[in-house]
Amino acid sequence: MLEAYLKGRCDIATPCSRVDSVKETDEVYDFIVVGAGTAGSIVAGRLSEMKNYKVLLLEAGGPEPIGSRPPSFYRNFWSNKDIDWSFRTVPGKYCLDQGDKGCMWPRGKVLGGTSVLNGMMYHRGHAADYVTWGKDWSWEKNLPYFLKTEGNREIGTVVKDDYHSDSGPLPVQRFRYQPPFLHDLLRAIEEAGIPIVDDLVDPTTPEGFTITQMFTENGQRYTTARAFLKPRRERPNLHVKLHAHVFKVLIENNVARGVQYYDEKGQVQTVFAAKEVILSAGALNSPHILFHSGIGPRRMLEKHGISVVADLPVGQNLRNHVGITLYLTLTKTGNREVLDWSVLTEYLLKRDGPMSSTGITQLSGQLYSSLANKSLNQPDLQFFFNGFYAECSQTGRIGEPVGNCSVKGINMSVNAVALLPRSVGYIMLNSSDPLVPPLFYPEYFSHPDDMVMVKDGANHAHSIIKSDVSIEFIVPLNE
Ligand SMILES: Cc1cc2nc3c(=O)[nH]c(=O)nc-3n(C[C@H](O)[C@H](O)[C@H](O)COP(=O)(O)OP(=O)(O)OC[C@H]3O[C@@H](n4cnc5c(N)ncnc54)[C@H](O)[C@@H]3O)c2cc1C
Repeated sequence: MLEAYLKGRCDIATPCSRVDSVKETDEVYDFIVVGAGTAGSIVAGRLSEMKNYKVLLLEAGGPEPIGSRPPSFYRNFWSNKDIDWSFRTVPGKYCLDQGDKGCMWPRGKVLGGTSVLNGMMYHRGHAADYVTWGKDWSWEKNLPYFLKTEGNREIGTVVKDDYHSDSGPLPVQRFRYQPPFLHDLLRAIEEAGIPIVDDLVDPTTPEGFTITQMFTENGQRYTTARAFLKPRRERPNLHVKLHAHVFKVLIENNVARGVQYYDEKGQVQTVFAAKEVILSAGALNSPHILFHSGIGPRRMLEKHGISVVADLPVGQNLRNHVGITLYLTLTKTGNREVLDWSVLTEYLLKRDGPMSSTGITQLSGQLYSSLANKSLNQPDLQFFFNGFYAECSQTGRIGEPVGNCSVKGINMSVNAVALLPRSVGYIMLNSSDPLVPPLFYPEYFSHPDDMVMVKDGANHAHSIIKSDVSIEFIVPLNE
């Protein structure tokens, strides 16, 4: 029903500026970009600026759903197989709150990719994160490109212009609406002795908590597809093909010559690249395509009957931000708005109110664990909060978690996450059928340092929820 209301708003539904899918692809393009996600939308959009290049962008998913525009619905599409690849890891000792199904790893299968269902926070890596990437990928070399993408609306008010730009196509700013409880949380953080800062992107203030700037404009999510493809959708040299599941890069004499994909009818199509094939199918799917192209560990490929083109350790350096979640119940807060007609009306008329934000998730922080090297200015812990979402929950109450609903008050949670995990997992082929997802082995906590970092993170989170300010609102931890 909500979607029907949203469809009637031109700036949300954008009926005249949708990115159309071509019916059939041509035989040859200069560049073929695989995956129209966060990265692929930018790469294809930028390449098409050169009029003499013919660019094809292939995406396994369909168009961006209108319902993904209100920021408060950001979790609503997780596990929806039309939009999310709905990956799960191989079950292990961790993610026990998710039963024996393994850990949930949402990944966008849609134009815009994971920028359609992520938390929208505008983050960059810290300068020190790039040191191990080699000199061509240093933070200084990346900075001009960060600036080229960013359209910051709050330079001079929230952030300084030293590391920000206002001229890029991707709008960046804080949400218009913050639940009043978010300011109570900020007071609790301050009382715990943790700095409150304006800008965690500024490498000179790496530590602290802030109300994060977001990819948002006019109360809506702004995906990279919207920023980089929509304005270029009428260029004759850019073709976008949706529902195109790429399964193989064609390689001849060690050169990528083209790709093969299944179209919407399940037919195999072949398309060639005169210059380059660019794989931007995400950290989990790009290795899978390489496996089926004959690039990966020899033994695994041969086991599945795939001819080996290059014996390489693809999929062998799988790292993920592992963390812990503390669940809490708020008993006293006056913030008990529900997703009701007045909240919807406020959004439809003004693009403001609880639907225009992600509740307390817009608050985030970075701190050092006992293992961090402070002289590098490289915090290794990040903190997120969950709650106060005006979303379609069971009861409509803001802040209701996906799981059981509390009868005592409003549920919220705090996550402490290790940003520089040492545990290394791997991705393995599960079948010779490219439509069968691979197996993900995250190997969480196989390195003992990760447990130290996560425990330090839990202690920081505890210091916030034990503050006098918090105790006013929060009853003790759920079992
Ligand atoms: C729940 C969640 C919350 C997050 N929150 C934030 C945040 O607040 N801020 C932030 O900066 N980052 C956040 N991230 C991380 C960020 O979203 C990702 O790092 C980023 O989107 C990855 O971009 P990508 O282009 O590599 O992959 P994706 O954006 O996932 O794009 C890959 C694209 O390739 C397509 N594709 C895959 N396989 C094929 C195939 N075989 N054929 C054709 N197409 C294919 C996919 O459908 C998808 O569209 C979050 C991530 C998650 C999962």
